[in-house]
Amino acid sequence: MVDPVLDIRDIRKQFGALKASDGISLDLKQGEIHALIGPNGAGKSTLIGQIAGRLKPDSGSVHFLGQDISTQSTVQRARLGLGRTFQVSALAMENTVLENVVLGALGNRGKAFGFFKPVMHDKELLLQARAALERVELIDDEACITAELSHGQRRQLEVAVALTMQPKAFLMDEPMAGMGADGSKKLTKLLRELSNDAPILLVEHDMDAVFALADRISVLVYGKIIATGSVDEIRANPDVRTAYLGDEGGV
Ligand SMILES: Nc1ncnc2c1ncn2[C@@H]1O[C@H](COP(=O)(O)OP(=O)(O)OP(=O)(O)O)[C@@H](O)[C@H]1O
Repeated sequence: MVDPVLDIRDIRKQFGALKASDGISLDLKQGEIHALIGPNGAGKSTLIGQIAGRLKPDSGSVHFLGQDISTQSTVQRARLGLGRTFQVSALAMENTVLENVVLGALGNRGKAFGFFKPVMHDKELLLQARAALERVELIDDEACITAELSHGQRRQLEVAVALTMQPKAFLMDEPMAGMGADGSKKLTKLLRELSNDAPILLVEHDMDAVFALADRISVLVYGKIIATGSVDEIRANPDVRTAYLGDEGGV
């Protein structure tokens, strides 16, 4: 087992004069949820984009399971087991829940759609898809059209799709966004369970979720990590309180 699973070293990315990533180093260890927090515009999405391969850093490297993946494409990274989730738009809204998971699993295998063997009759794919739906508690809704799911259920479905890729690490960009209190609670529980399968790098604005879930928190401000530590350490850190959490004693 390689630890850290993900190792980001001195990532730099500038947009014109703006240093969106100003020498960021962080890692993700087996079994943990590492939350990345910071004010709007701090550079969180830019960093996730560079880890996932959607954006090319100006310099620095990304190592995944001991391998330098800095020059690999998003698809190559996903195939190695870097699971990016909560791209709700990636779901096919007119398809059923089960079809979405089967298509996800199929995409991961890198197979073309079979003309003569309809994929929805592929026993192995169906087994894999149903196991994933079971995990996210959507198995009773497998025949539902995705467009009819609630926002929270779509998030669960995204997780199921990600699970079929057998990820070795998850990148999650604001999973709690748009969720009500009940949905957040359910998703929090699910993410905790998922972290046993693969560690999670979690970008999240919902501080209740972050404090409930994170084993470690890194705080990003103006493209730089100003602190990394446990929930208690981050809550007590005076720089973090001033720069981000607001020093009002209520954190
Ligand atoms: N393609 C781009 N071109 C120019 N500037 C960009 C580009 N992408 C991001 N930026 C700028 O880089 C900075 C970091 O943006 P980013 O979206 O990474 O922040 P963030 O921490 O994810 O913010 P939020 O919490 O609001 O999602 C911002 O000032 C943003 O305006």
